[in-house]
Amino acid sequence: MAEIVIDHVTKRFGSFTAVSDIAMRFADGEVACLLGPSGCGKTTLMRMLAGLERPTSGRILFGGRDVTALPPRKRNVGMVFQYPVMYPTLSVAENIGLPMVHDRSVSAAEREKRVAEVLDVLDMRDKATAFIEELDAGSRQKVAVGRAVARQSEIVLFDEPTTNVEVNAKLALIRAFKLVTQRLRQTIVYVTHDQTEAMTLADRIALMQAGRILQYDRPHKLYDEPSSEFGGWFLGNPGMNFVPAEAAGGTLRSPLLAEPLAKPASLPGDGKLTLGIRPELIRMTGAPETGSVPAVLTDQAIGIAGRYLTKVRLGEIEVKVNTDRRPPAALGGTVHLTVPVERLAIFRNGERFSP
Ligand SMILES: Nc1ncnc2c1ncn2[C@@H]1O[C@H](COP(=O)(O)OP(=O)(O)OP(=O)(O)O)[C@@H](O)[C@H]1O
Repeated sequence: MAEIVIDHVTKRFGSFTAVSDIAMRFADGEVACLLGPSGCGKTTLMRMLAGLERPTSGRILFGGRDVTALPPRKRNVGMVFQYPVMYPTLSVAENIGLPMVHDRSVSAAEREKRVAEVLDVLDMRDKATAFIEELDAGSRQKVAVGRAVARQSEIVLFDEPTTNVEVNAKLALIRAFKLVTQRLRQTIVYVTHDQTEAMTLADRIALMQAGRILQYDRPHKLYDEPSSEFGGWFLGNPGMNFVPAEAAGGTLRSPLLAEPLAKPASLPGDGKLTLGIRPELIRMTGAPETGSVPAVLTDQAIGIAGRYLTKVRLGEIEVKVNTDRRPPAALGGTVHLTVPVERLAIFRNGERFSP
């Protein structure tokens, strides 16, 4: 069992707080992705898990064992970073088996078995005897992934391992990674700033901003029900639309709504709110429909893979719309927008209200 517990961990560099009082658990056998924009503290948190950086305060526990003061080699974790160290004079199989060579608990036969298994899952059997320098960047990273998982440490840490890999090799690497982790059920923490990668790989995503974890959830939950405006904006391509709204006298009014909505009974107080809606949930028609509001088409639609991405104006407000057919009007023409009210997110001061 190797649950990871981060117990109120803070890391300061001088007066700057890079990681701010993070308290959370990564479940045993799950792939957790740390996702967030540059500078949010992902790498710093990861380096503390690896033992390369000591928390200013707080504790880190692996499977109930307090590892806060232990150096990396005593933590029994596998690691893959952006530029893994490979031994060019050793073969692929030797590189994968290397961390087990000095481990007395692993016999030579067992080591061979594990290396063969990993080569199999990575679909690299035919490369077993090749030297590292004969491989492209993507295959080298596959070897690094294989090396980190083959020793079967309970925890494996990955810090942006696909950064230097070109796009096709990256997909192959992600596929291989997913197969390996499903097979071996290790606890994985994976840092990325690439949301597609996180959505593809993670059992759960920890969304970070400014040294904090804003939300830790299943990928689809994070996408469908972001707990903050930041989450709605950061996830999605493009992100969520935000439209002002006003709560007064038991109703909610917004330029996005043809009729005022009944304010949810549990939403306290009146005043300014923000409504969030994903671009792909908005219906755009040429003629008015029940509940639709008129808007002006302000952008040429960009067609990508059968979807059309465009922008419209609702008075002063710009709204992104992502539909499966071309906009029903020319640039500058009028379209009509209908939103599924049950899918609207309500935010107050950046935080989502959940009934
Ligand atoms: N050794 C250090 N000394 C001072 N500041 C640091 C140090 N390491 C990191 N920081 C700062 O802490 C903040 C978080 O950095 P970190 O590398 O953890 O972010 P990140 O989310 O991994 O970003 P990126 O994706 O760009 O690597 C940044 O503002 C960075 O400048």
